[in-house]
Amino acid sequence: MGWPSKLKILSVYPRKFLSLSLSLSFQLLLHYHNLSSASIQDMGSQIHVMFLPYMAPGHMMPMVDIARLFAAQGIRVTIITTTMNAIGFKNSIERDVESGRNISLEILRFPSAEAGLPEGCENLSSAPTPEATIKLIHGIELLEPQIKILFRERRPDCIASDYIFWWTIDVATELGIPRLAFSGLPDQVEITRSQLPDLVKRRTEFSEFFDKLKEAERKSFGLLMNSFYGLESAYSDHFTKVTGIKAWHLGPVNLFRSVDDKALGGDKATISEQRCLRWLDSKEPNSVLYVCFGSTARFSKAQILEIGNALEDSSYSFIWVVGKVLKEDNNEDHQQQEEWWLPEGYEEKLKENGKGLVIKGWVPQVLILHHPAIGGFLTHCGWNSILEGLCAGLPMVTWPIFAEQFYNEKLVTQVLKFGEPVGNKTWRVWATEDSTLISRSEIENAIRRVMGDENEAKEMRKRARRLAEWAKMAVEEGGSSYNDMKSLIEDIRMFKRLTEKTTKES
Ligand SMILES: O=c1ccn([C@@H]2O[C@H](COP(=O)(O)OP(=O)(O)O[C@H]3O[C@H](CO)[C@@H](O)[C@H](O)[C@H]3O)[C@@H](O)[C@H]2O)c(=O)[nH]1
Repeated sequence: MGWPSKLKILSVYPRKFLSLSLSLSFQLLLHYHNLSSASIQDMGSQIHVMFLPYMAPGHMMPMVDIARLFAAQGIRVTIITTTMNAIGFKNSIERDVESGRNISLEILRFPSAEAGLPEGCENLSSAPTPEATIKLIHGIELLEPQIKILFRERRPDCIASDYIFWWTIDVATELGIPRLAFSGLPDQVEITRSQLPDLVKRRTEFSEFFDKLKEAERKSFGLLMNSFYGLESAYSDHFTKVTGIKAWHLGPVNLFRSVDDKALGGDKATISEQRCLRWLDSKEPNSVLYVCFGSTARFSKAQILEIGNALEDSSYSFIWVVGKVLKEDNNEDHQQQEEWWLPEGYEEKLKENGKGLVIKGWVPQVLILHHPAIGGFLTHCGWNSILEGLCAGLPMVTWPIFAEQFYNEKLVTQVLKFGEPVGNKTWRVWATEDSTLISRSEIENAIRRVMGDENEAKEMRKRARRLAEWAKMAVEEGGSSYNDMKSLIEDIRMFKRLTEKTTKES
């Protein structure tokens, strides 16, 4: 039977959370040993958790936040990464160490030459071409044996890895320790077939890989989410009911960053930081739209032209973090190249009229979002961007491009109702295809619906501010995320204690 053109979806989808897989029946052991909470407290300091983030900003940054959060709870933490990736957050880690936290980096050499990449290209956001992206993914795969050896040598009490590293479940099982991994949750939203990620829509060459991810998750004992319970309680309850898996909501983890950490957002941001903030200082409160499509999205020149014109025609000032476009004239190797591209004279015009700032490259997004001049966020609906915008209390113009971003959009526009979608083309998928071109008037209309003075816009702004307050309450002492963190750590400590006891007794 074919798919209906529109369907109600209530399914599990990939989102950022960690799943904790335990090879022993924890609940049974707990019952058997009947430990008091006082004895759990004693277990603390000797716990060692090794984190393995994936080499893409949307994956790496929240995972480093979570690792630092663990360290703040007195856990010994090691983060495994590579030379260039470490540069993005090593200053934050140094600050943590200075303040007495037990956190360190394990820095591996990235196999650039082996993967056929230029030196220094170690993160998906720095791959200069689609071909380089594939090589980079291969390079990351080449690290697997080295990382496995590291785990075996260090023998941590728990492995926390990005869900993409499905094979960490094997090492964790071998070592008899819990494994944490990233994954996601459901609600009832309207979505079209074309908006479903390829992995869900049809069996692709990735299917086998996807099955491995699911299998690793199926063995999971619990989930750790970069979210807070009040934000998506229906999703969370449904997931637990359907899968029987426990979930801990620890986020939004960006709220744990200090001002210095926000400014960093990767060291690439420092160059644009002063420029953006100085420019924003000259603007009225809530008057500027921040436009960013995450770390990996690419548009066609035609689409960039439409966005550029829409921003120029709208009544609002803007900061636009413009992504690269695919070059039309490929080189001799027929490899697709990428380049920065803007309509001729565009930047000069903006410099003259002061209406907008275009950044080619990386900005300190979290810091910008919290600037009082920012009044709205045009986003591709990457989960980190949604959470960061929400924490800054900003209404959103939503423009999902791929992966689970369409689900995230529905959460914002249909469930929480603090955003408006760009265009009404429910069939749009990859924005690089000309057939999915969104016109300047559609973009401008959506911006007006969010930034304007209509009652709907005011309501959206109110809802966004309320959500920001809830997020803050969740991570404060006694809040739901705060309590979940405590309970998770108790569970890991308990697991260690029980495993040791069981080993001694047998
Ligand atoms: O100039 C920039 C651009 C981005 N960011 C940060 O980069 C991260 C981007 O993450 P996200 O918004 O999640 O977008 P992607 O990088 O596109 O994330 C990928 O990973 C996400 C988490 O799994 C998924 O939700 C997305 O669909 C997937 O594209 C955010 O923390 C931003 O603050 C900056 O700091 N400066």
